[in-house]
Formats: sequence, C-alpha cells, structure tokens
Amino acid sequence: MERGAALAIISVSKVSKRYGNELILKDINFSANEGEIIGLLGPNGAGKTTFIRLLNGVINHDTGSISIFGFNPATEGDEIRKLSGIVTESAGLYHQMSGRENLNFFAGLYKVKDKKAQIDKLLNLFDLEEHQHKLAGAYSTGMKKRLGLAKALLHNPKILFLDEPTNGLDPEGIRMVLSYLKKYNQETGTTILICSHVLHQLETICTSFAFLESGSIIEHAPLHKLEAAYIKELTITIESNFPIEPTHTIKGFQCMRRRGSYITFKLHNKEDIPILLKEILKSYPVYSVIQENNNLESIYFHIREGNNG
Ligand SMILES: Nc1ncnc2c1ncn2[C@@H]1O[C@H](COP(=O)(O)OP(=O)(O)OP(=O)(O)O)[C@@H](O)[C@H]1O
Repeated sequence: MERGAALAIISVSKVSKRYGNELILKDINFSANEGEIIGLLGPNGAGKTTFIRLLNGVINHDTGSISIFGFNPATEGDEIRKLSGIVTESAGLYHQMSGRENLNFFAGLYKVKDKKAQIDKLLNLFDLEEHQHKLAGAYSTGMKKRLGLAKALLHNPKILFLDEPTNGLDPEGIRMVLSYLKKYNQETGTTILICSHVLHQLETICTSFAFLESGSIIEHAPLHKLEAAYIKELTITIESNFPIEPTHTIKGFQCMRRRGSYITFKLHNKEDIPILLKEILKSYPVYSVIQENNNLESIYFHIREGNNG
C-alpha cells in the first residue's frame, strides 16, 4: 500500500466501526489523492457501504480518525456534504415529485447557482429530458439511478461517493454512466470512490483498487502494481492454425489446451508473448491473442485466496 500522503484529500487512519457487538470495520487505513477514481471492492457484507457512510458523515466511526479535505465527518459532516456527492442504492429521491422537481428541490437545498442551466445540463447528460415531468416513483430502476447521479452532481462536488452506481442499468446505460463519470473526472479533477461488484466495469475507469474483506482493507494499489504482485504466470490463448497439441512445446512454452484453432499457452511473463508470437508467425498467421488471467477478476480471487489462507 505505497500511496502518497502529500495530496491525500481522503485520509483514514485506524478506523473501526461496530454495530452492536459486531465489529464491522477493523483498523482501516486508507487514502485517496485528488483526481483519483478508486474502486472499492469486496464481497457482500464486507463493509463497503458502511465505509462510504462513515466518510460522508452519515454515521460515526468508533475509533481512529478520518479527514476529508481536512474536515472530520463525525463533527463536520455538513462541510463534507457541501463538497461531496453521494449515490446510494435508494438515491434519496422523492417519488411523489417529478424528476425535474427533485433536481429543483435539491438544487435549492444545495444553493446551486444558475439552477435552471445546471438542471438542464444534467437532464440532458443523463438522457432524462424526455422523462423530466414524470413522477420519479414511476421511473424505471435505470432512470432512478441516472436521476440519482444527476442529483449528486448538482453542486459540482469535489468528491463523489458511488455505491453500486450501475446496478439496474442496461448495457447502454452502464456504458453511458461510466464514460460520463470518467469524462467528469478528467474535466473537473473530482475524486471518485466507487463500490461495485461488477469488476470488469471498474477495470477501465479506476486508477486504483481497494479490496475490503471482512472489515479490513487488505490491498490498495493501481492495476499494474496488482498485476505485478499477483499474476505470476500468464495464460494466453492464440487463434491460429499452428500445428501443436497439448503438452507439446514451442520455444520452451507448453501448449496447455487446444480447442479448434484456439491454442492456450502458459507463459512466465509478458516478455514471453512476443517471443512466442514471433515463432508462430514464422510459418502461420495469428488472428487474435487474448490474455486470460490478468483481469481484475483474476487478481481479486488471488488476493482473496491469499488473505483467506
Ligand atoms: N444499520 C446497521 N445495523 C446493524 N448492522 C448493520 C447495519 N448496516 C450494516 N450492517 C452490517 O454491517 C455489515 C457490512 O454491511 P455493508 O452494507 O457495509 O456491506 P457491503 O460490503 O456494502 O455489502 P453489499 O455488497 O452486500 O452491499 C453487514 O454484516 C451488515 O449486516
């Protein structure tokens, strides 16, 4: 966990939280720098939502310290909420108001300048113009999610806390929301902490990943560092008519599996890939190459296995 403290805008030190007798978060250390998009990963019940609620000052921690832009969420939650946006499962919308009325109401609460222009922009961005006068209670899950995001962005927050922001969205909705979040982050430098179970969605937008397991953060690093630390062998599948059968080798690389023209090899590291390809390409074309075990999901399971013994 070598993460710089100099620009940290979220700084969490030895934080614990109990519900009754149950210790939900244990001695959490965590930091986030300005402009980062951090994926917070962990199985059901690991404590992700609890962690986000602590950071946002919705509930208080029992021990340790938390600083968000220098504010303590336990005592200065209002200051933090002025600077942050949060999207949770429920999104906190008023179902008896229309989409537009919801945004109008919260924009008033957050004292948003130039309310109308901001609301128009967000309704347009999240493709809700057509539905703006319908009651939010009659929105589909995906529309509620998008309205919740628009609400969270009304006051141009410096930090966004997102708990499963793509739940209930269709593939197009997921792509739209993730690409908008990335764009918003690049344009504004907003720090984003995002919980999700759908690891492949996070892979493309996060700058680092924190793994929460049974109330502890067991790893936090950028993807390339996680790859270097946890992926000790590469599995690649090549599409080619190259004649080789399982257990046979080429240049010392063993063929593990062959399914039609898809041939799978185990390699030691990335540098082996061009060596293998060069050898095959001497006599046969290669139509595709897929590296199978370097994705976030594989890394996630390596980390969990390591932690569970
Ligand atoms: N208000 C509460 N009172 C008592 N226990 C709670 C409360 N909120 C959460 N918990 C417990 O805290 C633990 C962590 O819950 P939390 O919702 O933070 O996990 P999570 O990682 O977000 O899970 P999921 O992925 O299922 O949303 C669970 O055991 C849960 O039952």
